[in-house]
Amino acid sequence: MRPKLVIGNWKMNGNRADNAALLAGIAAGLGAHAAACAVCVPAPYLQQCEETLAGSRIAWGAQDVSMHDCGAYTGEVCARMVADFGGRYVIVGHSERRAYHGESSELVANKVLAVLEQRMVPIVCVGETLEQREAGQTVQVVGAQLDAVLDALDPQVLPGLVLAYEPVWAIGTGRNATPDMAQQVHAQLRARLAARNPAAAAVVPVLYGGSMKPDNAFDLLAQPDIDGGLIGGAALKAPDFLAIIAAADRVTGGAAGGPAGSERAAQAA
Ligand SMILES: O=C[C@H](O)COP(=O)(O)O
Repeated sequence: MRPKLVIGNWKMNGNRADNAALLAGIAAGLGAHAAACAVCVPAPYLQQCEETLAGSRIAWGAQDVSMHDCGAYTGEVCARMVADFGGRYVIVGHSERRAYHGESSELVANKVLAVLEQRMVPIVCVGETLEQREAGQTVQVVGAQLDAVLDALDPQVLPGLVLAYEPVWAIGTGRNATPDMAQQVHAQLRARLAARNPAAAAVVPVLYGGSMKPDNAFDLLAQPDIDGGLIGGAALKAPDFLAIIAAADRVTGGAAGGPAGSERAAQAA
């Protein structure tokens, strides 16, 4: 069983005072928990994360980056800036970016390249809408979203990815995919990855996101291809986030979590 990874996506929430309380609550409750964890925060709070979390077991990162390196792109944040504040992870291709900002799979692929260039870990999000699921198009939709990224990458770098399956209809709705439904999609994503690089498929964490909460986390995380969670609403309350981490620990029996594949490789080198 792969180590579990639990990542909070704060989305556009927070302020300095609330963040401080939330991070302190997570740090205080983390104790001996073994699953790896991280928070992906709004860019203005990356510095607060670096100041608060450096040296802790909680990693941090961003929710999006520009596909461009730094330069004349007003309003954008480049991967180099996230790295400058010690960010380890960047969420890329979240469905809210795809839906509200018109991000294509090709743009997502270029953002993944930008994140890897800075030696950070992209969390590549894929997921189908309710309409697509009901039309029986789930495999085709998430497969095409993933392939657009895989097509842009040298297979050698694939161990450095994290994937996240986030059915759009489950995000923020309180209606999670059942463990069986999620497991099926996760297995398909892993098989697609294996077709490009079997070694990567063995180590890349495939996270589930979409109304993961303390009361459903264990059953989801117990699935063989669900390696963790990308948590929205429940990541904004320390007790809920910690309860999901604890559920991950119960699944693994407390086996230590760790960094994504590329980082393991770098550390071993
Ligand atoms: O990135 C996180 C997902 O969008 C899940 O959000 P949620 O846990 O609030 O449903």
